[in-house]
Amino acid sequence: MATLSMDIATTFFNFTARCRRHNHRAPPLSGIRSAVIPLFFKPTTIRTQSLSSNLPRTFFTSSNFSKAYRRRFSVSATATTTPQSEESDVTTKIPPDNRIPATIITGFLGSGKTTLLNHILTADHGKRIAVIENEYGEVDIDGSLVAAKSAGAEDIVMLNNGCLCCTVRGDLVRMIAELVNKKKGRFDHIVIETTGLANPAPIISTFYAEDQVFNDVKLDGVVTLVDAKHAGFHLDEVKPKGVVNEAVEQIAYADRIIVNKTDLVGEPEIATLVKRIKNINSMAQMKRTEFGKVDLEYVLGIGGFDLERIESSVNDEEHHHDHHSHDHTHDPGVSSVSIVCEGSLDLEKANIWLGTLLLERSEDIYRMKGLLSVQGMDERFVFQGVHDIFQGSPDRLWGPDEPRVNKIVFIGKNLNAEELEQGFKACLL
Ligand SMILES: Nc1nc2c(ncn2[C@@H]2O[C@H](COP(=O)(O)OP(=O)(O)OP(=O)(O)O)[C@@H](O)[C@H]2O)c(=O)[nH]1
Repeated sequence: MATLSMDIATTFFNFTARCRRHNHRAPPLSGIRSAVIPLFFKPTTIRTQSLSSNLPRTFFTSSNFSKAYRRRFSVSATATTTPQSEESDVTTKIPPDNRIPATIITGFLGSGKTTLLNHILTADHGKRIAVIENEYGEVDIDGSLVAAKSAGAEDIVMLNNGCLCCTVRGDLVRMIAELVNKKKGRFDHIVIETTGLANPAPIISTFYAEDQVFNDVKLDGVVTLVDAKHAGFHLDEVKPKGVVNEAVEQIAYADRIIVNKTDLVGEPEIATLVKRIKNINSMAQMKRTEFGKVDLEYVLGIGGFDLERIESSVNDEEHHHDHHSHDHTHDPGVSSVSIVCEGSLDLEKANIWLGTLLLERSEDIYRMKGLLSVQGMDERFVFQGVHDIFQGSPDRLWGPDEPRVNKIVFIGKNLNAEELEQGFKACLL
């Protein structure tokens, strides 16, 4: 533990020392960015053959995608070599991210995924949608989707020889690549319906780990259907050690939650379920529905992994936070912890704290989002992460009279709210 912190600190100090040697006045914003981010990573993250060294796969801006993409393997090196001039123009206008958005629809068996998908496909939204449907063990396209196909889906492809999160992940990559290669320009959005038993994590990581996907497609959001009648039972299910509870996981990774089948239960049951869901994931927006009838904007165009939209999700969380206490402080299960705190962070301390946290706990930290005030940095620093995948970037300038309030939300397993808050507060100046 001590050695680890030292390593991180040493890397940081080396970087700043180099800045000085190269006659940089204050470290440029971009330098700060380079210094902050690589240190947050666990050096054993998702890697591909294109990585020649031990670098984690990192991302530095969301909207400046092409640029970020070009240099995403070089920035760790940047932190230990001369800062590059390319890095100095982060405040210039950045090109939009034109990759095709993809939405993952998940939810337990029978929760209403296909019903929602049909609703999406038959609604009048003008979007051309390609569908990837993963029906475990089924041979043909879900009967109910055939009508939807004639009604508007650009393409429906089936993955039916296994579960998307396990055996057919390679198939998903190939299928997305094929869609993009053969039909690019003929659809605007990809919707992926997972099996009811899928764990979203490996599917999410596919969007970052596989170049064939990452180059052309961006993850727009995870939509989770929850069966108002049966969810409680599945959430309660105690699994053998080491086996995840899919119902919990599906809620934990969601950007949008749809509590469906509300016609089958009374208000008290729904209220209890909603409370439980918020305790697991306080960041996601939630709606109650019958037969998956939601506005399409609620499920498409979410930007759940976009750094530009971090603010709205942390603010949503804060709103929830006002209404429930940290009674789950020592909850051994999956829960959300949020930290809202005014002040500016000492960059070095923040590096060590977050870097160490991710090195030690990235398996348990399912998702996190944050908006930080860093000492010496005129912009707000926004970040989001899924386990050891991390994206961060300065965004807009702090307003002259704007209170510098830091906001972080963690969703994960065995989170200790007090410990996290103390760790964070110790990084404040
Ligand atoms: N009463 C009621 N039934 C619903 C509602 N939404 C869906 N259903 C029905 O519930 C059943 C399961 O819905 P699906 O959409 O197939 O659920 P799914 O999540 O795709 O199911 P799997 O593919 O088996 O995981 C179907 O018979 C639907 O018509 C609802 O809000 N209320």
